[in-house]
Amino acid sequence: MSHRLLPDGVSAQDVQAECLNRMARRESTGLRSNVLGMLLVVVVLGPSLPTWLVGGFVLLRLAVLGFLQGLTRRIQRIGAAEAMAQGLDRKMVLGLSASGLTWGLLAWMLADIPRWGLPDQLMMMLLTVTSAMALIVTAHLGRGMVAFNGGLWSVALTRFLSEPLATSWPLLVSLAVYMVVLWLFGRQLHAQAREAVIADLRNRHLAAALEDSNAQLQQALDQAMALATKDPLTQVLNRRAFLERAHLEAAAMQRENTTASLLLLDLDHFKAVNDRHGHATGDLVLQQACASVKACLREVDVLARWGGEEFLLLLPRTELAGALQVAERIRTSLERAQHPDWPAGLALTASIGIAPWPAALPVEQAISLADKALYRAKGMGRNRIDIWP
Ligand SMILES: Nc1nc2c(ncn2[C@@H]2O[C@H](COP(=O)(O)OP(=O)(O)OP(=O)(O)O)[C@@H](O)[C@H]2O)c(=O)[nH]1
Repeated sequence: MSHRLLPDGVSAQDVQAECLNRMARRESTGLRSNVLGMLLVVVVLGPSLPTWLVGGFVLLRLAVLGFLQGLTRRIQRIGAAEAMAQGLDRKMVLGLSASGLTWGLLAWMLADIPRWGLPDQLMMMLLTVTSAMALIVTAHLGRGMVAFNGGLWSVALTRFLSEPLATSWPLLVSLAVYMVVLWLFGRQLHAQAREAVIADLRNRHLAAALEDSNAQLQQALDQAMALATKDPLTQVLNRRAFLERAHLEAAAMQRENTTASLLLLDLDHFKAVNDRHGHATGDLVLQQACASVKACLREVDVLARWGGEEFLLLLPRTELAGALQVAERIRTSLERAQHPDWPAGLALTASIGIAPWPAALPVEQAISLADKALYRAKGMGRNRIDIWP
């Protein structure tokens, strides 16, 4: 089984660790039934066997149980992979073999109660039931299965071999046959348990890979969306996104029966900035000028880069008087703008054209009116505001 090819993303160590993990989980849930079983032993065997024998057995069983419980808690606390690295799986096998041995001893004690008769048959019955149940509990740990059954049946073997062969041979033969059946059944159970673990690990791996590729896809989608809607230099909306937004705004304006204003802003003599200080500085100035403009706006206002050094602003629910105030705020803020990383002597001003935008007017026409106002502002000497008409 262990030589079978494992699916992608699942290593043999992962499988072993998960098997140990499940074995530990199963073992830890058996505590209550084990304690109940011991109580039963005390009640049933107490009156028939010497107290020291019953007491000794209970102590022995408690010691084995304590060992196994401590071990499973530790495995669950530090994780199965670390537990394997610390060799706790070998200790688990050891504990299981001790546990099998105690069950074997119990069977021997039961068989020796004189008034119950049928000594060996009773013993065999208890052993077969115990070993079959143990296979189910230890199905994930192949060596654990062998260890438990080894401990369990070694007691029976010792007993039968100590009797004359002439009387014990039928039991020895049936024991040998049962061992073979047990072996085959155990192998099958172990293979099934391991298959289930591999399938779970593969699913876990696939789910993680899927989550990963989903995250990558989402990231690519976000990037594509940003590329499609934002100007890469200033990170404000591009032309296309502005027009889309303006059409949405027009619908809202119609519903609410309000008017907006459009501002077209153009930095003055920007060519000179590039020529004097270089294109890289020009880019930096553009970014910072854009940030200064943005700082003068409300959340609901829309800012877009309309061309090289030209920006378009949409102020929803704003009449011309309000638009003029905003434009003046922007103009003075740019005029006063000084950034530590700008070269000395760099002065920045902007001209702004304003046009009213009633809902009934197509946005393209309102933009062209703002453009006309801007043209007039430029013509009148720049660093000023003009309102259309
Ligand atoms: N650094 C940089 N410069 C840009 C960018 N886009 C446009 N420009 C420059 O902006 C300048 C615009 O120059 P013009 O259209 O002549 O206008 P201007 O010099 O600003 O003069 P007026 O608008 O008439 O005041 C050109 O030199 C463009 O190269 C950009 O993304 N980065």
